[in-house]
Amino acid sequence: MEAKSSQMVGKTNDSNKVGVVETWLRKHRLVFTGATRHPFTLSIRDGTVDFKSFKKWLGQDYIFVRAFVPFLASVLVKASKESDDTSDIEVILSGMASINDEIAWFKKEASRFGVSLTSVVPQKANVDYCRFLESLMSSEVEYPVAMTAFWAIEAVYQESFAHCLEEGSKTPEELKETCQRWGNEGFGKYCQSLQNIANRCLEKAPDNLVSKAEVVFLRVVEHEVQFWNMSRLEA
Ligand SMILES: Cc1ncc(CO)c(N)n1
Repeated sequence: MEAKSSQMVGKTNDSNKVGVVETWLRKHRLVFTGATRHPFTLSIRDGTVDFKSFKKWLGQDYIFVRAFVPFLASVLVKASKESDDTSDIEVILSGMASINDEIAWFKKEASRFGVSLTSVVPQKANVDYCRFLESLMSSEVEYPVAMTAFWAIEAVYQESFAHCLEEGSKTPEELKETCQRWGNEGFGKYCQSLQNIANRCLEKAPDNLVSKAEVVFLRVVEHEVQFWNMSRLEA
């Protein structure tokens, strides 16, 4: 049993249909967990979160989400040119629709928590992350690579916030809506669709592109950790 499972790790696209993304998640499990079980979201889950930290995250994330819109648009353009499956466009479009909702939600939530979105100054980690997004918008970045980033960005939030809603979590009532936004079942299915698209594209991609996408995945995870770190008040 032991030998068999370790054998499987080395295989990518075998008959068990283990996707490329799953092999990365196994290989980089600890790194990924660093982003999805970060002290900030764990503090939401255990109810010890400082609301000042939450407000700081809220203001910064609004800026990030606005920068995420043109990135999504760039993925949509790549899909329309490079994808062999028309349903990709529909999944990306549903992501754009949810971002539209998200922007309205940020405004509502910010006013509820007394955060002025117009006066938020983007912190270094945010600027760096937005710059990284911008680099991925270039037409020279291939669709499978951009799709990998898109999936990873959404997956970190989905896993982080779903954990705050699991049985036994002590998430404060005021923050449950935030956790629901990314931790709900529908968002989970959407992330799974993104992962399926990424897997399909990567299966057909040459090795050098797969390696490039793996590096992009790791960079997303690093940026996400830095982003959560911003919620620290001394930062
Ligand atoms: C930093 C960051 N990563 C991912 C998401 C998910 O959309 C978000 N809103 N913000």
